[in-house]
Amino acid sequence: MIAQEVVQPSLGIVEETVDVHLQKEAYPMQDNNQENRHPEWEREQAYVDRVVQKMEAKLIQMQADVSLVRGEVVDIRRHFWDDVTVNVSNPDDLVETHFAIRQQAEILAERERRWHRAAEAAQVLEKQKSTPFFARIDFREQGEADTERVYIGIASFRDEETDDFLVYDWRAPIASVYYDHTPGPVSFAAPRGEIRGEMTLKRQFVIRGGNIFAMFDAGITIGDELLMYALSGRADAKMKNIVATIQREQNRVIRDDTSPVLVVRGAAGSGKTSAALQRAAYLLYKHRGRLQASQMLLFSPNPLFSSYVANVLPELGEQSIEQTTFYEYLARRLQGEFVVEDGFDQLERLLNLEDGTQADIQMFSASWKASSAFADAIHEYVSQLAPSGMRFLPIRFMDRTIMTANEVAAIFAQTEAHWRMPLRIEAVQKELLARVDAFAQEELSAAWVEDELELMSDEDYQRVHQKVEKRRRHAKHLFDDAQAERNELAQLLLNRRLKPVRRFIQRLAFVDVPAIYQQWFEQALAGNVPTPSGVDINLWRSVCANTIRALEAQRLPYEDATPYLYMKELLLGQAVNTAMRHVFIDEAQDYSSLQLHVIRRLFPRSRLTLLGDPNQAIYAHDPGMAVISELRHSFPGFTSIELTQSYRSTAPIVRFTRGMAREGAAIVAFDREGPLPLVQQVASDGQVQLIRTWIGDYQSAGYQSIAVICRTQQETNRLAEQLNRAGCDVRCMDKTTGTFAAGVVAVPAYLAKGVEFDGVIVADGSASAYRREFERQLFYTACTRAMHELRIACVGNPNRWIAEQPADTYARV
Ligand SMILES: Nc1ncnc2c1ncn2[C@@H]1O[C@H](COP(=O)(O)OP(=O)(O)OP(=O)(O)O)[C@@H](O)[C@H]1O
Repeated sequence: MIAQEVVQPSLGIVEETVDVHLQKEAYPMQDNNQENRHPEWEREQAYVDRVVQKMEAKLIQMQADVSLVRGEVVDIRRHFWDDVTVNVSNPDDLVETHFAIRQQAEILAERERRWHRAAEAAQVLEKQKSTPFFARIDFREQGEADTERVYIGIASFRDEETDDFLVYDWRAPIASVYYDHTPGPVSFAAPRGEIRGEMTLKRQFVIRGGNIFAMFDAGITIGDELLMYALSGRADAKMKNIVATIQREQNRVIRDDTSPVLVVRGAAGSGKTSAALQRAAYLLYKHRGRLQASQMLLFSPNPLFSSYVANVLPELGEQSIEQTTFYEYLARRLQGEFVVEDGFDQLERLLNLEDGTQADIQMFSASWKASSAFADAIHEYVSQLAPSGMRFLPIRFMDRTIMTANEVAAIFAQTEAHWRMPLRIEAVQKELLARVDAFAQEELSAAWVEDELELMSDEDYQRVHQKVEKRRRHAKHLFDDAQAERNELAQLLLNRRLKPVRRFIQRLAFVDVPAIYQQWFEQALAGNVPTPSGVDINLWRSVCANTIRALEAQRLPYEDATPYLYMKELLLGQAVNTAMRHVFIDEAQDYSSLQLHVIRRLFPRSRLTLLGDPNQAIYAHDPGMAVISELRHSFPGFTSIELTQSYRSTAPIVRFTRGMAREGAAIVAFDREGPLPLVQQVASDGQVQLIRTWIGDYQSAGYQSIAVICRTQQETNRLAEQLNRAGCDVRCMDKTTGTFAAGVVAVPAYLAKGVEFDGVIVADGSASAYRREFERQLFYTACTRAMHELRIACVGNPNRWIAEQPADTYARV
């Protein structure tokens, strides 16, 4: 399958704009001087030309297919009703009409899907035409005489005349040789088993607009030039794919296809999110036909991040996978029961607390309620709840109580005590529904029913009349039509009126879960629950009293939402999603162990990929990921991969920030130089001016995305307003901001999670702003968002995590 070397004339493809400045910096040896060029440049360019020409031809064909299918879609839409005979005069015709419409709608949907698929495939090829491939390896299989030349790109491309692969998909088995090895003896896993051989050449290309800009041979150039090129570029409003430069450890993450739980711990900027997305693309490719994008779910930290990463998969020719946030899940499950605080409001609340008793109470509450000790306490509580501790609500119907709470409790008390709680509740539910049915029978002749029958519509009468008519035709005995119609009508009316009651019972809303949760805190306040060891009794009582107050006001603080949901599921049964096959949790360090446990239970048939960095844990509780890692023995096939190389930031930024991270010495900086981080002390009334100047410096340096990162949303709003008043054009971001844009943004550190900027300015990194341990991680997160340059303004003395850094890792003014 060696690609043929037919030289074709260039097709004069439109050139993309390329950052020439960067180009020269990155490749001083690759200017227009022919002598400096790689000796095989011409030959490779001829191959590019040939592939591009074939791609152009294919594109013409694909575009014709797209218009053909599009035409069919338009045609079906236009003549949709021509092929459907609509007849609703009797029930049989109605059913027939329904099926005819459904059939027509299915044909349309299928054609639309084909159209979208064809259009997407054409788009990918259009894009690939500009960069048909990014690498070449020459591989000789053991025992074979021929060396195969393998070009690797974002998708496979085949010569339809010869059936040869002109380009291999980066996910093809042989492509892993490129990612995992240097030239020499190599092996890779193929469907037919392990294949051994020798890689005689590993070549990388920078191709834009169908023209080779640079090419390097591993072993001849030092280091990874293509990676340097990729990392020297500017930050983007959308995350880029990294398929041309995936590193070996990242490739392990991407191609792991066996672990039920894969935990990836990695430094800031080590490519965890990138690896996760390329992994999704890899799995979709490998299991094509069996795995759909809709069976994969990514938990992301916030909507901003979701939009930031949304492009990666479509760029690789794959459908986007589902995305959600844990809060979205919580809010959906607890809808209608409470006003649920979100994680960002919790953070804002905690960050704005002055040191003192209130801060101690709220911080303890947030961290303790996320602990496994509290989860265990809830488990124990639920298992010992029955029967006296259960709380029920009465069943009410139109201002009347059909069953009192005590009557419901009495039904519960009759259920089998040794059954699991959800089974007992289900038994109560069945009994309640039966009693509602009986109640409905009794009510048939009630006076209010008689009154309301008068008010029923003509359609209702018509419906009932037809039903009775039909029944009479089949009846073998005499039939009192008038009486039958009246009964039918009354039944219809009662069913309508009782619908909310039945739904209440079906939703198991008769179990007063909020009261049961609250009861735990009431018992704790009364001293009937052991105070957590080492905790001051007054602080403990305040936590309990505050929780009771919030619940009474129907507010659920964020720290209570997961334990509450957990308890609710222990009582009422677990919601499960068995359709999902892969769940990715990015920023996994921000989840408590209970939250991770809840997700695990929710997706029992799914593999889990957890990606996180304990040093960026921004919540006031311990990162649950650490606990999961400790549980490796209880997960057969559990795999843990550590990524230590940081790619996002320049080496000086990494050298400065890694000292702030626990075990940060292990973080390896990629050898990309840049200015030293700058720390400048400033008077409080001088900060706005200083930041304004810095923004100007960054803009002059050509940075397109600049972030001013603050500790809280309050500070962000204030500073953005001051900067705008001072003449800077600053966009203020908050938790509702859904998209990224180039330019200058002001953003609280906790919302800057997972994203990056060319230049970062941290506003007020002083000791009075960042004091507590969990703020260290917030500060580290803020600083590590910078790709090329980092500056920190301090209103007062720099915080201790700056002060602890070696003096030569930053410049101080
Ligand atoms: N192999 C690679 N080739 C090119 N760029 C890479 C590679 N790995 C990572 N990067 C780049 O490094 C930056 C950081 O990557 P990513 O956001 O995936 O890291 P992360 O570990 O999720 O970061 P954080 O935890 O700080 O949010 C991105 O710009 C990404 O494109």
